[in-house]
Amino acid sequence: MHVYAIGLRTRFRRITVREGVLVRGDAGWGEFSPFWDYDAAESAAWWRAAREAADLGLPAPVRDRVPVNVTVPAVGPDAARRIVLASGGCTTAKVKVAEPGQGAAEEADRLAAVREALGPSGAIRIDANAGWDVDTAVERVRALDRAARGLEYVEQPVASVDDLARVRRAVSVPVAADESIRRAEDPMAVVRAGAADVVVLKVQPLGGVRACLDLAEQVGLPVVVSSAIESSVGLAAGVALAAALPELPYACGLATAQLLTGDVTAAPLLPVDGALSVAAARAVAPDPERLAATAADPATVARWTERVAAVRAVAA
Ligand SMILES: O=C(O)CCC(=O)C1=CC=C[C@@H](O)[C@@H]1C(=O)O
Ligand SMILES: [Mg+2]
Repeated sequence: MHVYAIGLRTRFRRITVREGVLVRGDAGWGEFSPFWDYDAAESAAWWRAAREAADLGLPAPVRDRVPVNVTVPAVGPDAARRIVLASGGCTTAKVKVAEPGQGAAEEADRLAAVREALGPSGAIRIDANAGWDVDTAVERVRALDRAARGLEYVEQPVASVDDLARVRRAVSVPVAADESIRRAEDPMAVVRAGAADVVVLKVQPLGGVRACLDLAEQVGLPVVVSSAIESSVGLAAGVALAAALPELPYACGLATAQLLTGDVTAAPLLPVDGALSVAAARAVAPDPERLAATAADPATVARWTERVAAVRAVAA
């Protein structure tokens, strides 16, 4: 077991350092990196995902490349433009909105800058991480749709499934469900309520690639596979899911290696011509030099060792 700590280029989800554990099994490497706001019970799914990759390996692909979006954190317009232009050819951008302390004008400026950098044919989606109430969401989605000159969809504008359905009825922009799937007791509630046009699936919080393939089949809506801001080992499992889905109509949120200042491999999973190579993902393996360079300090290692023990106790 290896504990890594890697800096983020920009604060994301209120964190500046990403930490996690890599485990090795007969089939390869797996990643366990729940954010610290996931308790032991919630983290059990993340552990199953790590063990799946390490012990069973990942299912066979049906495609050889996975188109990805560039992820634009809640930064100013100049930084947003730079991030899009340095994205490795991504023609879809996902822009964070509803950042505490920021207002409508900052969001509109960010969206306008992203549109300028992407050009008229690019696709722009926004993610509010449940940061709005229904009225604010309806107002902001309409305004940002104008600022962006067209939004592909809005991800998790509000927290509850009922509110998501309300927003979906009120705006013409399609709605994607993320937290309502990944942190829900019953992911099918979104479908029953007609609350989303698209679902975002993340391998670790949903318990592995096979669990996500089953869920995708049950849900029956278009799927966007997204990362949990992982090292390339975790990203590789996301690519395996995206590569195994029968249909993949949207770009996936798996270009997040570019948000980190380092990686556990000398060949990080970065987009070329706006897509990740499935063969490259299947070949990801940490190398000793990068493992040493990203190794967490002893106190962090101790915290993760304790956490893994607690999660294994729950998972058993
Ligand atoms: O989808 C992407 O472009 C990147 C991944 C991403 O945005 C996220 C990863 C992990 C935690 C989340 O706060 C965030 C999300 O909400 O989708
Ligand atoms: Mg999201």
